[in-house]
Amino acid sequence: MRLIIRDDPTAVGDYIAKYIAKRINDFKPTAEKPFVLGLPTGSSPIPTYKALIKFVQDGKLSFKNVVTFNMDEYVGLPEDHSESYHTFMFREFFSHVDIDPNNVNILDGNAPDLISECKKYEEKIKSFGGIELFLGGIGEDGHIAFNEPGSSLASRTRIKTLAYDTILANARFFNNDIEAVPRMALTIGVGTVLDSREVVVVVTGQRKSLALSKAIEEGVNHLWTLSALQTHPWALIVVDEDATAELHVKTVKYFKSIERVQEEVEQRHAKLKAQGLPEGDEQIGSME
Ligand SMILES: N[C@@H]1[C@@H](O)[C@H](O)[C@@H](COP(=O)(O)O)O[C@@H]1O
Repeated sequence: MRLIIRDDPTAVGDYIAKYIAKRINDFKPTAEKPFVLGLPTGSSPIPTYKALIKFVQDGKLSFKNVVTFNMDEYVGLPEDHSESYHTFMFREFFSHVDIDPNNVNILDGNAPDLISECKKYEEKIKSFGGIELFLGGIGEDGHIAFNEPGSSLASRTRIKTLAYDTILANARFFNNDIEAVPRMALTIGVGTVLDSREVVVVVTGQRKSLALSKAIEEGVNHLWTLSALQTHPWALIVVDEDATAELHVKTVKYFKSIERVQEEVEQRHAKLKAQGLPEGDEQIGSME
């Protein structure tokens, strides 16, 4: 696992957007072989979405051959409600890029048969050959998607009852009216995230700092579901300085030093490429 630390949420968003844009462009997606991208909601990914939109507007990136799968959706909230994740995704991202709406997949929290909706979602992901890169966010209790504490680390897409902490945290989007926050959601599972070839997680703000330390400094634990990422072969967490508040100084120093060495390796790699010498592994330094 790699941890990248940037000064603030804007710098975190710029880093992740650049990273994702490079992955999509290097993949050279086509209609027959689209890039399959997993996406989150929440305030944390907004700077990333803004930076990705800018890339598209500047002609540096296209979502024409990108298929997306969102992480989760509330149960019972009308799709056109201002706080549904459908509305969020089109408002904050999809309406501003050149994605084909037919390539957008978001769980239907109003499906007549929620269990079959979840099953179909997993099958659809499989039909595209799995997810290439899953971008995720976390809750203050360390949940990834809506995989609340105690979720099975092998879980798949399913109905989940929300933790009281999450209901409280999300009340800010419902005029601080706790009663208005849905009690249930459909969410991809921890196992679904782990099946993706690459996982990138955004963690910003001091209120996420305990979850971050639990997820990366302690063992794999179902009470902090993000910690399952420790078992993933290609995981990257991008955080701001505020989110590091609960980390040990030596942890922060360690990951900063890794990033410096990584840059040196990449520069050497670029130099060899420019000289036409063998570069070795294409993914050099990207996988941990
Ligand atoms: N289900 C979503 C999560 O996928 C998201 O990561 C989290 C964080 O939201 P924010 O980024 O606003 O803190 O919110 C909800 O709980």
